[in-house]
Amino acid sequence: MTLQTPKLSAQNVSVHYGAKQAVRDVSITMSMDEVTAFIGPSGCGKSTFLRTLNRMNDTIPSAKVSGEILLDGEDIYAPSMDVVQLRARVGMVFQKPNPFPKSIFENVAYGPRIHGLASGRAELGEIVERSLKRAGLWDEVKDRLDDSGTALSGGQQQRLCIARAIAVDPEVILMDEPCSALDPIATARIEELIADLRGKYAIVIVTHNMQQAARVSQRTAFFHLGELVEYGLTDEIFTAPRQPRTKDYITGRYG
Ligand SMILES: Nc1ncnc2c1ncn2[C@@H]1O[C@H](COP(=O)(O)OP(=O)(O)OP(=O)(O)O)[C@@H](O)[C@H]1O
Repeated sequence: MTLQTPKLSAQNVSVHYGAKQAVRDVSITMSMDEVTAFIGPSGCGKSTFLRTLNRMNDTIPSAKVSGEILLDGEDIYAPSMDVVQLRARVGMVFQKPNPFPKSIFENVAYGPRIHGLASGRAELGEIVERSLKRAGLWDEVKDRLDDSGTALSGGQQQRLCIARAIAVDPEVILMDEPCSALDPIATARIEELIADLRGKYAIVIVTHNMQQAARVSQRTAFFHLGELVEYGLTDEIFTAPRQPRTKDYITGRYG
C-alpha cells in the first residue's frame, strides 16, 4: 500500500500503563492528503495510540511508549524535540469541547501569541479571522468576539477548538471522537468541516461511529486488543475486509 505523501509514520509502537500493555507493536504510515480513521471496540487502544502521535501520553506518569514515531522523517521522541513546538505542529481536538474560559478571540489568539506568529495586533486579528473562517465559525461569531468561548453551543465550541488548533498552522490534526458530545446537526457540520480541511492538514480521527468513519475518511485502521488488525482504503475495509476480526466488527458481531 503506497501513500502519496507520507507525513506521520509509526514503527513498532507499544504503550504500557504500568504493567498493562494497551498498544502492541503498531506500525502505520499516515498521509498528508487523506483523513485516516481509527476504529475498534472500546478499550482497544485507539485513543492511547492517537495520543502517542503528539506525545500527549507524556502527561500520564504510568504511560511508557516504545518504538519510533516520525514526523516528516524526524523522531518526535528524540531528546532534541521541543514538545511545545511538536504539539503546535500536531494539534489535537478532544472528545469534549474544551475552550479556555476566555473570549472567543483570545481562545484563538492565545497559541499564535505564545508561538510568536503575529507581529502585532492587526496581524493577530487576521490570524483569528482566518482560523475562524477555516473552522466554519466566523459568520456566527464575528460580531461577538469578546464573548466567552464557553457560552457557545457545544458544536460551536468544538469548531472553536478546531480554529484554535488551526491558528498555530499545524501540519497534522488529531481528533479524538470529536463529535461524541454533539447532536446530529452539529456532528454534520464537523464532518463537513473535516472534508473542507482535508488536504490542508493530515487528519487522524478516532471514532466509535462506523458510518462516520466511512463518510469522512479515505483510509481506516481497525484496532482490536491493542493491535492494529487491518489498515487500508476505507472503501475496502468496509466492503471487503481481509481479516475475520475486522469483518466481525464492521458487521456488528462485537464491539
Ligand atoms: N491513563 C490510563 N491509565 C491506565 N490505563 C489506561 C489509561 N488510559 C487508558 N488505559 C487503558 O488502556 C486500554 C486502552 O484504552 P484507550 O482509551 O486507548 O482505548 P480506546 O480504544 O480509545 O477506548 P474508547 O473507545 O473506550 O475510548 C484500556 O484497557 C484502558 O483501560
